[in-house]
Amino acid sequence: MEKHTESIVKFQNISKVFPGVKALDGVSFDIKKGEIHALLGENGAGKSTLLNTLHGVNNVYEGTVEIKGRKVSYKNANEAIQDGIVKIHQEVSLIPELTVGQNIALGHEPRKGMFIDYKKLHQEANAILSKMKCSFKSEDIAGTLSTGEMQMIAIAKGLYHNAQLISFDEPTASLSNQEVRTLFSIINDLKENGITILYVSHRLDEVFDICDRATVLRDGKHIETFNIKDVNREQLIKKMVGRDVSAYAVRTKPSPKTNQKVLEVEDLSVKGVFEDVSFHLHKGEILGFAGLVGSKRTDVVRAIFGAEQKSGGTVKINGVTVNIKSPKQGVQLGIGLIPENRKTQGFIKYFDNANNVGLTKMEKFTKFGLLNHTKKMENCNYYIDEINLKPSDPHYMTSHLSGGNQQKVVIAKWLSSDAEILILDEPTKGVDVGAKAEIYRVLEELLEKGKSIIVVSSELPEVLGLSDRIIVMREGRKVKEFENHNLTEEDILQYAMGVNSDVKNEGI
Ligand SMILES: Nc1ncnc2c1ncn2[C@@H]1O[C@H](COP(=O)(O)OP(=O)(O)OP(=O)(O)O)[C@@H](O)[C@H]1O
Repeated sequence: MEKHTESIVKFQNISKVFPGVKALDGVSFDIKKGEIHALLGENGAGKSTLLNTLHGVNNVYEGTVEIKGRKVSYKNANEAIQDGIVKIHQEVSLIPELTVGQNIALGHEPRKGMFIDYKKLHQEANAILSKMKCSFKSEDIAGTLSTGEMQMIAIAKGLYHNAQLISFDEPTASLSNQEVRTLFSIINDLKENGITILYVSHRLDEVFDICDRATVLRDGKHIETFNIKDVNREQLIKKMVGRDVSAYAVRTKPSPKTNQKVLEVEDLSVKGVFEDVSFHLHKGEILGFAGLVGSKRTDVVRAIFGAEQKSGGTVKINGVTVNIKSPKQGVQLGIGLIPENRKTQGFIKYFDNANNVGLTKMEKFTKFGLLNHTKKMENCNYYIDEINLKPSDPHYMTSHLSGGNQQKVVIAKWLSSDAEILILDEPTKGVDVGAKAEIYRVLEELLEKGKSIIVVSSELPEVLGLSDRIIVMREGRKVKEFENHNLTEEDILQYAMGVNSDVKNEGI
């Protein structure tokens, strides 16, 4: 039989309604056996809801799902796994104290009489790990491995259950470049072995690198399913967003950068994490922080904000030395930190959008102990428009929004604050191309209003496109500071990877 002609999954007329939102609206398309199929769309387009439908997490929906020609209605994820339909979660949850093999076989261990047959368990797990060319062994303790390696365990677990289709939801978000390369080579091997891959990502380069076909969803509707090689980047984005959007970070206005130093950091250290980091931030500029995963960029900005305790060095705000010991003090001194991990650090689960967006301003909205609701709503509505939140309802619970829209709420919360210095850690991680462009425009507006911004980002085109100056970190040290004139990704990578260094004794 010709490759890629037989369907493994057939979605027919799938609809799913949440209160006030039609998350999926009559979606029909096929996934072919042995292909790498991308599922694309803006934040809130319905991608996760469709994955949940396939994997038995969402079991109340209209329409039918067929697996290998048989209509299925899984009651839970386990039933899907028994059928070889496996999802690799963004945050892989393993039991860190157990061995890799125990995690892989968990709940399905081979037995010898009453007892678990550990010899067989490790043999079987090691056979899968070596097929995947993993450098760790079944006998290793899972908790000692890196994020990328943990993802490998999750894949191995899928293969242990004879996976025939594996879904990935933004799998590269927390991986180093090397880990991404390893993951792609494993995904390609899986495909060679006839395993089907469903791949959700906002990183379009990856989609062009590894996917065969793609399906675009927009507002819960199926827009098109096509061969990746038949479209270019601009065409793909237009299908996703429904309009022309620049996929690249670009400044559209001249920089309002001044010579006034709003933040001066000298020899800042957090013992055992990073050492002697010095830099300053001018009023009206964007200062970019680049570096590979593990370069400790996030720790530096957290220490400035008071979320990590410094062990040495000084921080000055507008020329005055400050000793920030807690995020609360950081906020009081005019710093806002939009964290990378927005789900756990960014918003209050039981609040709606209006309350979450207004969090940093509640004191301002309150007079004599009474909250001014009109002001709170005006504030929220302004930012909902500005960041194009979907659904654009201030009373919608933030925890019910799609992942990307939750991030927009957290960003809006800080944009609406009075912070003079805004620090954004991976501001567009998990955010779709349309929303990225909107966030970049908001940043420019903030500069015009006299704010100063630090952007920490793993996406080099983003750091290069946005920053006036760029600091490169490597292994807990600042290794280079660039004026951003005609810089290339290679210039930055040379320092980030340690090919070049302005610091002699680097690494701590
Ligand atoms: N549990 C829920 N309760 C209410 N609404 C929900 C729930 N889950 C999803 N939705 C809504 O369904 C729509 C589709 O969300 P979904 O998470 O499927 O989007 P997505 O394409 O995966 O987005 P992202 O790229 O941001 O992860 C959104 O409008 C979202 O707010």
